[in-house]
Amino acid sequence: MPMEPDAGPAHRGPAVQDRYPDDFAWCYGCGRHNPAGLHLKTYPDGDETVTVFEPRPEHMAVPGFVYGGLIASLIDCHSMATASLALYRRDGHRLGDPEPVPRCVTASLKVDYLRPTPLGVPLTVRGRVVELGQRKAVVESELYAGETLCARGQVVAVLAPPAMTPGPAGAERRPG
Ligand SMILES: CCCCC/C=C\C/C=C\C/C=C\C/C=C\CCCC(=O)SCCNC(=O)CCNC(=O)[C@H](O)C(C)(C)COP(=O)(O)OP(=O)(O)OC[C@H]1O[C@@H](n2cnc3c(N)ncnc32)[C@H](O)[C@@H]1OP(=O)(O)O
Repeated sequence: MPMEPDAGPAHRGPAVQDRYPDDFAWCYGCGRHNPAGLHLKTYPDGDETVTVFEPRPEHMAVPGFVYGGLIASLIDCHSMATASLALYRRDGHRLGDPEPVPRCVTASLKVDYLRPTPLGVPLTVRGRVVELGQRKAVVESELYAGETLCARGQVVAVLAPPAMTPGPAGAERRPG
C-alpha cells in the first residue's frame, strides 16, 4: 500500500516540526536544530494530532513524578504544531508538500493538572483544533500516561506575523 504523505507515525510520514522553516526550528521544546532541546514531534492522526515523549529522570518534580513545567512545554509545542498544521491544511496543503509549514507563537497557554504524571512511562499528547480563525487557532490538548488522563491544555496560537523576523544568526541560536 502506498505511503500517505499526511499519515501518522505508524506510516513514518514527516512530523510537523520537520517541515518548519529552518530559521524557526530552534525552539527548546520542538526545534530540530536545537541540540539541547526536547525534539518533540507532532504527527497528524485523522482530525487529531499525536505525539509521544518519555520524560527523562531530570524532568522530575518529586521522585517518581513529572515536573509540571515540562508537561506545559509538551502541551505548548504540540498545540502550536496542531495549529500550524490546521492553518497549512486550510490553505490547501498536505504535510509532505514542498512548502514549509507556517509557524505560530503562543498567545495563551492554560494547563489543568488533573492527576500526578508518573515518570518512567511514555506520555502521549493528543491535540485537536476547536476554533480556527484567519491568523489564530484555539487548540485543546490532552496528556495521557498510559490510559490515564493526567493534564489538559487550552492554547491560543497566532500565526507569526510576516513582519516578525527571526533574531540575529549566530551564537545566540546555538545554545551550549
Ligand atoms: C518566539 C516568539 C517571539 C519572538 C519573535 C521574533 C521572531 C520569531 C518569529 C516567528 C516565530 C518563530 C518561532 C517560534 C518558536 C517557538 C514557538 C514555541 C512557542 C513559544 O514558546 S512562543 C513564545 C511565547 N509567546 C510570545 O512571546 C508571544 C508574544 N506575543 C505576541 O507577539 C503577540 O501578542 C501575538 C503575536 C501573540 C498576538 O499579537 P498580534 O498583534 O499579532 O495579534 P492580535 O492581538 O491581533 O491577536 C490575534 C488573535 O489572537 C487573539 N489573542 C491574542 N493574544 C491572546 C491571548 N493572550 N489570549 C487569547 N487570545 C489572544 C486575539 O484576540 C485575536 O483573535 P481574533 O482574531 O479572534 O480577534
